[in-house]
Amino acid sequence: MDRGRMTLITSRPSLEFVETPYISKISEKALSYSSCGFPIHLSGPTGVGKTTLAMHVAAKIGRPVVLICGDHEFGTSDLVGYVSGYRHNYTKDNFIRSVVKTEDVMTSQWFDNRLTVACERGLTLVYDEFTRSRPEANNVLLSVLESKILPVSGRNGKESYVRVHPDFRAIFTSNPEEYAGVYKSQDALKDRLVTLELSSFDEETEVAIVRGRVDLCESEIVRIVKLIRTIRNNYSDKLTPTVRSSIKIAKYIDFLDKKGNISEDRFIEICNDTILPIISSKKRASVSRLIIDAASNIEREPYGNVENY
Ligand SMILES: Nc1ncnc2c1ncn2[C@@H]1O[C@H](COP(=O)(O)OP(=O)(O)OP(=O)(O)O)[C@@H](O)[C@H]1O
Repeated sequence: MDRGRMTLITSRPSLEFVETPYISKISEKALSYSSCGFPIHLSGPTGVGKTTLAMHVAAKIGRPVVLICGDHEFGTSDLVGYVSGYRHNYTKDNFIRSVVKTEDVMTSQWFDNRLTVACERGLTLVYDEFTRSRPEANNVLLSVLESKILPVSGRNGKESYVRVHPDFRAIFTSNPEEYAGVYKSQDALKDRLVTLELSSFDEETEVAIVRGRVDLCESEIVRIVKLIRTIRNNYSDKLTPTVRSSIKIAKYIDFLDKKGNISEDRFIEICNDTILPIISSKKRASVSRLIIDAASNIEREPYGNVENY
């Protein structure tokens, strides 16, 4: 984001958002905790829908949203604000010729950053992947969440405080601590949050998410999702490949042929390109076999001009 400019998001529930019983249950719980005034924390591995759910809950809260994405370079000023320059005011008054009056004033220009704006105006803060910021940068959240006071040093050239607006809400997301580029969050911050742990979607939800993105026939979508889920459950310790892989494969097949009538070889090639790079080298042979099996089990309509692809 440009220093000195800020975009607030007027969030509306997305039409693409899929609500299956699994999603409704967790989204209602999150909304309920948030409505009660608790800061909520959606935690879980990559691709389990944390950010999407955070934005959905924020939209349901109905206030404008301030989005912050965690960054290891952040300091307190990236959340709270900073002195963005100085204004120099020089006045020379020579109205009476024999008297010259001058005034030279230098004032600092303060820029409120996103946390300050959200706290002061009672907006909803979505702090995505907050553990990608160093814990020191996030320390300021402790008093915001506990005492409802945000210390702002340097505003108007002095130490001051912002009283947190009663409508202020906060939604955090994070990946597990063992992920690359993620800091261990301070216990004091975690202790202030209501953490909801997200895991892989159930099959119904995953199929519904893919269905919402492509125009493929249902059996093709189910086949792709089942393949991805089998690999995830048996050949990965990080819950990958995620639903993103199902979406990518389905979208590309949709792009090539709306009916999914691509050749077995083509299907294998697309799956290999999408899945194998995220599988450890020890397990690639087994995953390749699964992909070949999935391709050969396809119940297809008679091929059209498959050779064209
Ligand atoms: N309820 C939903 N409805 C529709 N699409 C969804 C839903 N939940 C997740 N998705 C889709 O699934 C994919 C992964 O979701 P999302 O980016 O929210 O996951 P994440 O847990 O935040 O991942 P990461 O940790 O990698 O940022 C995205 O393509 C997203 O659009």
